[in-house]
Amino acid sequence: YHHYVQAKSLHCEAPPAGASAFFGIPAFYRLTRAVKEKRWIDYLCDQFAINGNTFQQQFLNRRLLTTIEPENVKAILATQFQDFCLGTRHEQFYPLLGDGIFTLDGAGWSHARGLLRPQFTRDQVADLSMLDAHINHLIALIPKDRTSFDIQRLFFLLTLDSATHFLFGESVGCMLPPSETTGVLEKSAVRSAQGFADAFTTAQDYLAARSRAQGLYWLVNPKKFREANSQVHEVVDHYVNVALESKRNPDKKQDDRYIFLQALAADTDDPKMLRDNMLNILLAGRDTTASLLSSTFFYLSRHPAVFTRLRREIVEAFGDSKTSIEITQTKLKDIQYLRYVLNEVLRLQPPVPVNFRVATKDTSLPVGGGPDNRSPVYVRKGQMVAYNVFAMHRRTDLWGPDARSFRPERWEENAKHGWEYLPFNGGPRICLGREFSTKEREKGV
Ligand code: HEM
Repeated sequence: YHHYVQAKSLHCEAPPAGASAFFGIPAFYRLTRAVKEKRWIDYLCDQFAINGNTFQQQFLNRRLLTTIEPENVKAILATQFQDFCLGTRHEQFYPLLGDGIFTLDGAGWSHARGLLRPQFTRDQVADLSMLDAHINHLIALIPKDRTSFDIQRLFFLLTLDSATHFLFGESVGCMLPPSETTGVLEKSAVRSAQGFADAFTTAQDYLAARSRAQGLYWLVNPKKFREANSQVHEVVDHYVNVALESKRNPDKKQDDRYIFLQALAADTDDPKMLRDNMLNILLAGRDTTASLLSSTFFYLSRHPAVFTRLRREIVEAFGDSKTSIEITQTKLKDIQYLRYVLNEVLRLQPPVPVNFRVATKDTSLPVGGGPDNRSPVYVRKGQMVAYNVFAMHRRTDLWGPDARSFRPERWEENAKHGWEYLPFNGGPRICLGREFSTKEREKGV
């Protein structure tokens, strides 16, 4: 009755109902099967075709509201930011990520964001030369005899090498032959750079499984997951100790180049805070960038006209392998077509396709209820609200009849987009690495 009265006073009407039979157990089973068959994103998109742009369903022990309405997404992430939190993300991700920017809410998150933000606005972040060696290692791994190879695997190695270089001041070197990698890893439980990459991937796979299990996340805690977490921690702790040591003995510091972790250690002596935030950034930045690079090459290989135009514009700006001109941030920004291509890839394959928040109080979202789906919908405290950026980016009413086609030229015709385009999230929790990742992928291309 309390919720009925609240909903009335907020002028809310019921949204369409999605599959909720038997406490949503069949719906959970169907999603799990789609995950196994690697078609879960299509499965989720089909649900919008069946139920509409905003719908509610019972999903295991949760009432779940799902939306692809830009107005609702804007409310969740910005205008009603205080009404929503990350829910159980902290508990689900804690074993690997601890208390960091990506897992915290409230005062803890504000503190972490305040601590990390200045590092992303520094000039050093614009230093593209750091990427040179890693790109060369990647090119060396590409077979030259025209045999086929998996470029996505190489991009995941590239982004691990470049992210660890940027964060720790030393790359783990997973693209190098084992004899050339850092001695640190040989002495650790992971034994090698590839071992570190594998442990990090295993730990992340379990985080995804815990996230899907929602409130029952604690059931997903096998020995393999616990071992992977401690292997990753051991390596990161080594770099944290080096940073704290060099803070205590500044005279022994070997060079003056900028290192993210050392700059952060200037503001805190807490080793756990440093480890947690380093891992939070590694997780936030590594897969997303590798995903974007992989998708970009996927589309370029299928759209030769786009590839030819893009290559021409890049060669005009920077020369080819014989006449190379230094690649700078400012010159990169001038290549408009490169931006259109990347925007279009991020539209069709956003690296974070689905996300959710949980209501911190009884509240409402602007649209989705009533017969025309234009009335506000009521959201109870504790209720989960999922938003699907992948499906929103493919809505024909927002993007035109060719919404599912790869056509970078659409950005030439209309470069301005609001909340219907959200690869980096929006509002106070907008991606901190947006600038950094843009440069990395441009350099990669
Ligand atoms: C194409 C590349 C990238 C994409 C598409 C992307 C996308 C996103 C998205 C959607 C979020 C919001 C997650 C949420 O709130 O639930 C996010 C947050 C974040 N991203 Fe990125 N990201 C990218 C690259 C990076 C890189 C390279 C870094 C760091 C070097 C980074 C650091 C972060 C951090 C620290 C957050 C958490 C912000 C906060 O909660 O306050 N990201 N990113």
